[in-house]
Amino acid sequence: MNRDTRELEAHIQALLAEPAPQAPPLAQALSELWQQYQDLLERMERITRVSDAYQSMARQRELSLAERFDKQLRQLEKVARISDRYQKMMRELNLALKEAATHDPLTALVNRRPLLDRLRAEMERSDSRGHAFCVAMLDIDSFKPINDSYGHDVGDSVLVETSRVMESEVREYDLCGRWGGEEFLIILPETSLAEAEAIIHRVRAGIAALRIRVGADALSVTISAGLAQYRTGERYSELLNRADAALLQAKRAGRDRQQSAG
Ligand SMILES: Nc1nc2c(ncn2[C@@H]2O[C@H](COP(=O)(O)OP(=O)(O)OP(=O)(O)O)[C@@H](O)[C@H]2O)c(=O)[nH]1
Repeated sequence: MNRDTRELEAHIQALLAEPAPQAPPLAQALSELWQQYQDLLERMERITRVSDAYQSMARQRELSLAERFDKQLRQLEKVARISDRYQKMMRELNLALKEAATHDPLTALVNRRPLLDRLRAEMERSDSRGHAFCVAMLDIDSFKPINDSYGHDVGDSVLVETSRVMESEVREYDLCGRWGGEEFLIILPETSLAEAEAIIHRVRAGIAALRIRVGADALSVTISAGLAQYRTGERYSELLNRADAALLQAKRAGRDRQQSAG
């Protein structure tokens, strides 16, 4: 039965070529050929099925790889978004911390730290270039009675309004800060004592003109100030002590005035 197909075909051709073909041998050969074609067909169908299954498996694999890749990409994007938000939050937190460390929360003026940094910088600049520069210590007069009569909140408003005027009356390159309580320090770079006296006079006049409304009343305050010009080589504490001593003199002389250190 298992004759080679070519051999079988040749045999059939030979049988057909005979003038009177013998029916039984031809039928036998044709049946064998038919069986071989059937086997071949079945094998080919099997191969096709296997190939289809393999292709479908490969497609599935590609699909699941693409899906996994997409999922990981989405997860990465999510992580990147969270990290961006976290970094933004940290930046904002840092700014808030820096603001809190360098500014007075009530008046928004700088506090002692930046004032001292600037003072040291101006002292160095003055030592190396020989510029004159001055500081002024200012203190609201009789502030305690304001707190006692009108309450702490009104006292706070007085501090806020006073600092606002102070800032608006000094020059752009002067630095005005809250030294503590109702005391303020103004640093006046590249300024002679005579120039500083005129500026502080203007600041005090601005504050004296201020009217702070408390119900039906209009509150006004005055300022005493002590000024000192930097002496080459002195320590910042000496400079501040001289300004403070001048302020004390102004207070003792009756307040609402300014005094320059000799
Ligand atoms: N409302 C308020 N009061 C403050 C603040 N810081 C300090 N004070 C008050 O400021 C007052 C300062 O009083 P004193 O040092 O006796 O000075 P003063 O009454 O202004 O008298 P002179 O300075 O001598 O003119 C105190 O009552 C403090 O409680 C603040 O942030 N807000």
